Amino acid sequence: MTALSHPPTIALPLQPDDVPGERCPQREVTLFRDHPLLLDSGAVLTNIRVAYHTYGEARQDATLVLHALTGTSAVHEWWPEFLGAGRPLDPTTDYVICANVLGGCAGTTSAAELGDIPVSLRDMARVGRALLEHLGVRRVRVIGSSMGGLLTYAWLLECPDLVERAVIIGAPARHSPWAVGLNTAARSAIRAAPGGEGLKVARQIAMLSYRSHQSFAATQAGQRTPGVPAITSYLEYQGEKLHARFCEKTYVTLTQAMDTFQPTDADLRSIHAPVLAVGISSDVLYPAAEVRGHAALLPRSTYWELDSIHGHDAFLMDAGNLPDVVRDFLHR
Ligand SMILES: CC(=O)SCCNC(=O)CCNC(=O)[C@H](O)C(C)(C)COP(=O)(O)OP(=O)(O)OC[C@H]1O[C@@H](n2cnc3c(N)ncnc32)[C@H](O)[C@@H]1OP(=O)(O)O
Ligand SMILES: N[C@@H](CCO)C(=O)O
Repeated sequence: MTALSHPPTIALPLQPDDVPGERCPQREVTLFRDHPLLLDSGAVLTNIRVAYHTYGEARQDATLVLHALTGTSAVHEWWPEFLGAGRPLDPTTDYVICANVLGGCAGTTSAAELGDIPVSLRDMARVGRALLEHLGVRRVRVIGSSMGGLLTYAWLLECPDLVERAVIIGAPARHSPWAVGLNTAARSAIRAAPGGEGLKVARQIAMLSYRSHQSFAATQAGQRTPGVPAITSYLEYQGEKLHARFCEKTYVTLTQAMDTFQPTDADLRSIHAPVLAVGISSDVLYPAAEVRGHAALLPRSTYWELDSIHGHDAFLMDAGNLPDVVRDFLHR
């Protein structure tokens, strides 16, 4: 019989908890100081830093927002149609929380700090649970879009005792070969050209999956610079923009976390919280039929479809009636 050896605990360096003084401050707290976190990979971590935003007065019940791949906890910057008085995330009546994910590059312990330790979506949910405990929150309504939607499924499976109801926007329960393939090509670009150029190409590949044929026909026909197709300069610009605000190690870590999250149909049938799943009519990354099909496996799901020509990113740029539909479901 072989003896099980315990992996060494990796103590990340402690940093002071930080509460800056701006209007929507990003806060930081160090969790798992005394009790380490066992990751799905078998690695054991202490001193995990979590950077997060809150909106509204602290309460024991809250709404937890889970951000997309390159999003951040600053919901007020990327989802203004959803945050505000009378909107689905209403700080005048609700306590709204959003945390930057483990392995990201926006303040929470980053992929660069983790070295080669992989992170799973369930690990991210476990870190989120610890943050809720720190904030004194006992029940949450969860809303996530894109990667945040996959992460919402992870929360429903990992923390069923905490989740009262959930909204999943533009996300399946698990990645298809198509979605894994797109991420594989993006990671190959990063590995082939480390140091930034690969990340720019990864973003170009991803942008083609975030929009649609019709969207680009409407917005990127012709040329902006003589002799250069508009779509070419557009993709190059989007690559530069991501390079300026993101980190290639995080891109690899988070896309791997998404690709390896593969709950079974039986897992999905075990989810008992009410769920609103939202498909996007022109989404080529996560086709609406796939979003609908996975949601149909949940015992208590409702499906709604956002009609937009703008593809996957429509939840960020062409939300239509979605805020009303989400508000009615979250606060039913
Ligand atoms: C507001 C923030 O800070 S968001 C930061 C955090 N991000 C998130 O949380 C979510 C992820 N965000 C995203 O994926 C994106 O920001 C989206 C989907 C919300 C919107 O993307 P955007 O790049 O702002 O919009 P869009 O695709 O229309 O591109 C517009 C930009 O491309 C430029 N552009 C448009 N067409 C072309 C072209 N043919 N050639 C060159 N540049 C072009 C525009 O001038 C504009 O430039 P700007 O960003 O400097 O103003
Ligand atoms: N465009 C969004 C959604 C991607 O899933 C992002 O960059 O995070």
